[in-house]
Amino acid sequence: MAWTHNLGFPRIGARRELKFAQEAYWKGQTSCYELKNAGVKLRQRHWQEQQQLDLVPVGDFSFYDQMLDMSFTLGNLPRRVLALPGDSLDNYFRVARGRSSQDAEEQAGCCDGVAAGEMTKWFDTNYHYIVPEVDADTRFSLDASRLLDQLAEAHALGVNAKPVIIGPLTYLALSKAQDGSNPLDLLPRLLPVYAQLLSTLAKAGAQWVQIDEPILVSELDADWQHAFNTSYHELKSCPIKLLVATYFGQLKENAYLAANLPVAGLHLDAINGKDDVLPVIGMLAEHKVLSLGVINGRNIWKTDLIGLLDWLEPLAQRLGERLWIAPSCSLLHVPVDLGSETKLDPEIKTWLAFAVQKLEELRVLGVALNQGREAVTDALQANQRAFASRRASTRVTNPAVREALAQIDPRLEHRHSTYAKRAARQAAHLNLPSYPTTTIGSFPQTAEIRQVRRQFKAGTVDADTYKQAMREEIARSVREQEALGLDVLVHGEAERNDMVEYFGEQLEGYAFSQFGWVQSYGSRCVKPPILFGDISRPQAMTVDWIGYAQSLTNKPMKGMLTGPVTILNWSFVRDDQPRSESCKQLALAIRQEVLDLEQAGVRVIQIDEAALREGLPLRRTQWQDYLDWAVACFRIAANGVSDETQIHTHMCYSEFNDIIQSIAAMDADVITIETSRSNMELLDAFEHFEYPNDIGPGVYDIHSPNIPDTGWMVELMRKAAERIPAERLWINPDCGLKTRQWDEVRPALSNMVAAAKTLRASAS
Ligand SMILES: CN1c2c(nc(N)[nH]c2=O)NC[C@@H]1CNc1ccc(C(=O)N[C@@H](CCC(=O)N[C@@H](CCC(=O)N[C@@H](CCC(=O)O)C(=O)O)C(=O)O)C(=O)O)cc1
Ligand SMILES: N[C@@H](CCS)C(=O)O
Ligand SMILES: [Zn+2]
Repeated sequence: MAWTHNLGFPRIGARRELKFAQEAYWKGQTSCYELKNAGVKLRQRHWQEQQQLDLVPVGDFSFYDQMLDMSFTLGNLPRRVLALPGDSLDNYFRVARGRSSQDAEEQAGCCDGVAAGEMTKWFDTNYHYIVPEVDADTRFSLDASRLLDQLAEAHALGVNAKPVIIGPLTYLALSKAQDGSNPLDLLPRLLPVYAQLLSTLAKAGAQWVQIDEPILVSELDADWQHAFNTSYHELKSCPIKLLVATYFGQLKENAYLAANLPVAGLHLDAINGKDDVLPVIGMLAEHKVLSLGVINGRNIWKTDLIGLLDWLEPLAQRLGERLWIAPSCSLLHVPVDLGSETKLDPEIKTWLAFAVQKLEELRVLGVALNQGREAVTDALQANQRAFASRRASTRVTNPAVREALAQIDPRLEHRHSTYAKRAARQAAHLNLPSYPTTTIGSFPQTAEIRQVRRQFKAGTVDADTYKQAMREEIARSVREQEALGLDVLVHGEAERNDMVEYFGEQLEGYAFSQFGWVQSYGSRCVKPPILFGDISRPQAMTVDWIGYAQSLTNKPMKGMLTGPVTILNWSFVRDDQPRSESCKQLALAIRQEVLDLEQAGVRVIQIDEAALREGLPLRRTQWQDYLDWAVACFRIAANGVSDETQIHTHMCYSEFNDIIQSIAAMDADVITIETSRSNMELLDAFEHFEYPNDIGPGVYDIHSPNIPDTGWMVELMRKAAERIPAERLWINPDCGLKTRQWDEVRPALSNMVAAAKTLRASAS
């Protein structure tokens, strides 16, 4: 009997119930009790959705983030919150977002200014976790209450619970030492707490624990490999069965290590690491379970169940009861339920599976393996019909796009002149002061903006009314920026629901969902559009809005686009052609938009590539291939313009050391990046590489509600000027301002403009 199980279920809720519960609590509209109760209800519902499985994950639910949960379970709280008052949930949210629910109280002086924990991307996904903070003095102590409570809830409901935790090596590898020490040195202090946790879970009735160690799919040096061995040898005396779960990639050279850990089972990503499967079976001791992640947890396509069974059945024969099947990774990265969608194109809908549907696929597979295909004939036939329909569909291929792709010529990637010549022409044209000021694109997405868009989508507001409302917002943004004295203005992106979905909605070859929400961080979600076919741009996507914004001011207005690599990386993409091919198609579409903006008189165009770095493969050996095509796609999109047109790009991260050559190869005239939190130290890469073009190092951390001080920003820019010639520096925030309020944005930008004036005055 092959068992079916799941690694994690999306916690946000099919209608984003968790988001609304979190935000109501943070606004002080509901109590801690109500928030906790919302959690109980969601968990109950999600366990019910998974009841057909042999083992159901428990502990995958989180009020903010699973890494932060683990930090609390291990008693690893930043010192700055230890003495603060309130419920432990308040401290939890203080670490997550710098504030608890008691905003009013805190603003009145209680806990003002608690720095939020740093957030960063979870492997190569668009999910952000809170980075555990450690130093040489860190001590751990067990708080198993969250897991025990949830386990008790699950048992009360008759759920076959499998607690899920992050493993000790992944926890330490993703931690950041505040004092430059090596987090791995903390292992001897950490392991006893893990041992205690495992024993506690065993006492509470758990038989299996899923212990996630996704760093096993990355290159590990000898210390970490050794640490894996010693750690799991130390934990093997715990009275519970451990399933070590790896996902997101291939084990490759770590396969032997993973297969030989002294644990009861190993989970492999059989989608991204299919080549590991046979070697691992060969290495795995006879008593160990092998869990194969055969349903793709990172995309929304139906699985080819017959093809999969053809591959799985011989393995099931060989492994017998030792074979388990599961999604490749937690389903956190896919939307909840396709059943909620009423507006998706009916043909395309038959090709898709969200979390609930993926678990149904798993059930069907389990029955087919355990009872024979004939026990699920209808389901298998329906699956085959859907597959055949997708393969045969004429909507997937567009001959004109194929032809355009075949015509791509390396010349498309090159500007007419060198950067130095372009810069001189642009300077003459744009007439900007030194230390020019600008913002990254978005201004606050207010409740009014979202409400009118909702009414427009629901049909209760007509297109003209909607357009007028958006124009009023754009006019307001322009007025605010003129009053602030910014130099290069933006239209504010009011009309965009999201920087990727907005473009997906306007491109042929894309479908989009109504409720396909995926958690990005905390309560924030995105609805990745679905790239199903060849991409083309039926008409201009931004020109009207930007043209209108430019008509309201004599200052330069930046055209604002999302770049091809970011659109690709933040979409659900096709699995029937290489990502690089889809990216080239996107690049051609964005190139047309760039040229249309230029034609309309827009002289500064920003092409955001916020997701370029996160698209890097998890293994360094594969980086160059990705960077080569990703940079080429950006260049195709950007480089058709004349010398006078200034191309900006933006990336809201700043660890560029290892990819600086590729960043330079993009050849954008100006790059704006995140640097404020690193005290400009992250500009070192640009300094050492002698990066030749203009840079706008962010001076204002947009994640914080705190208003940055003018003197502080002047200091940051002085530090920047020690590294980069002042004549190539711009002043801007770290990222867009859509999540902030106007009351925060106005004083912050006013201080930023004052900082620019101070710097100009001291330079002259
Ligand atoms: C830069 N970031 C982005 C990433 N990925 C993207 N695809 N886009 C990004 O911008 N990854 C890295 C970071 C992640 N950062 C963020 C920041 C903010 C959000 C966010 O605010 N998300 C919103 C949802 C945005 C959206 O799609 N809005 C829609 C729908 C709005 C809505 O919820 N409407 C309500 C009604 C509201 C009302 O009546 O008042 C409804 O439909 O019920 C829109 O504007 O139309 C969020 O709320 O989570 C995400 C990632
Ligand atoms: N132009 C976008 C970039 C975010 S990374 C914005 O300002 O929101
Ligand atoms: Zn950004």
